[in-house]
Amino acid sequence: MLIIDGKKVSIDLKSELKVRVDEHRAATGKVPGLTVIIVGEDPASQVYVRNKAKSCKETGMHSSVIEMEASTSEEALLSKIRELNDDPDVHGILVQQPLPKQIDEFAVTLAIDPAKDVDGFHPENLGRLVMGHLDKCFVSCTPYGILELLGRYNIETKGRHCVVVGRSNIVGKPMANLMLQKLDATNCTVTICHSATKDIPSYTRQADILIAAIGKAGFITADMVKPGAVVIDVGINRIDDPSTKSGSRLVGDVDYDGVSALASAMTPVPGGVGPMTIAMLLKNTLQSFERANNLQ
Ligand SMILES: Nc1nc(=O)c2c([nH]1)NC[C@@H]1CN(c3ccc(C(=O)N[C@@H](CCC(=O)O)C(=O)O)cc3)C=[N+]21
Repeated sequence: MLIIDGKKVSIDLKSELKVRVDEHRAATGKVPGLTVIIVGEDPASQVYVRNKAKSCKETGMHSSVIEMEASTSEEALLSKIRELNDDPDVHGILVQQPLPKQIDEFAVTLAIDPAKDVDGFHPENLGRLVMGHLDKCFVSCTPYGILELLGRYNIETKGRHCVVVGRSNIVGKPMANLMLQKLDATNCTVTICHSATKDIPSYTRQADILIAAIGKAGFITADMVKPGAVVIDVGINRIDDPSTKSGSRLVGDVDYDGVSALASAMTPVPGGVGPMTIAMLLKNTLQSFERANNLQ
């Protein structure tokens, strides 16, 4: 079984991005800038935000983190976003989700200038993706990272059956629509399963490429997978494990031990899709900078 090494590919990709950032700095004196807003003190979110800032520095991009209190009003957050929309040194704006319940996540998504929406969550970006205008949009980072992995590992996709389990706006829906497009590393027949699907295993067993984005540890078991399938695990679930130092460990939505015995290729957790999500965020930020400065 081939382990699809997202950690390694993310390191390669970041060094490729760094070359371009260095060229832009030399030519223009400017570098791409990403601003992340985090509202409240969710410890898991703080880890991701720190990882994003670290990766920005590695590639020579500018990064800043704005921390706002858990009690922040929606209007205060929207006004901060408008300020960043107008700041020419900010090329990417990311508002870490989930947000406290007094804030409407969709209102926040709509407030971000689509040209700076490096998460690819704005309906203008998602709509362009659905319509196949990928050169003019930002593709949501997790699906984009999966596409990059399939491409770099030369996984055959054309005409094959891709089954996506999960229908979120940030992973399942953009992922399924991307796999439907007529591109390299896509061009699949696509099925989406979700919480109301009757008999999910009857679909997943037909998948040549199975993408698990459910949010439940070990949901996809060996009996749900066709021998030889390519299995992409989007899940990030922290489970208790008294045998580890921290008392917990990260697992995906796929039962790795069982499924790896029959899959032809698979992404691990950690070290699979997660690091690619961050690398693609940086790629989108560089893209935004290049568009803003007519460098494409
Ligand atoms: N506006 C917004 N955009 C996001 O892209 C976004 C978000 N909100 N909220 C939270 C989720 C989650 N997410 C992850 C990114 C990287 C890893 C990652 O690098 N994971 C490492 C392990 C990290 C660890 O050890 O905790 C891995 O899988 O190897 C995980 C999760 C981005 N998200």
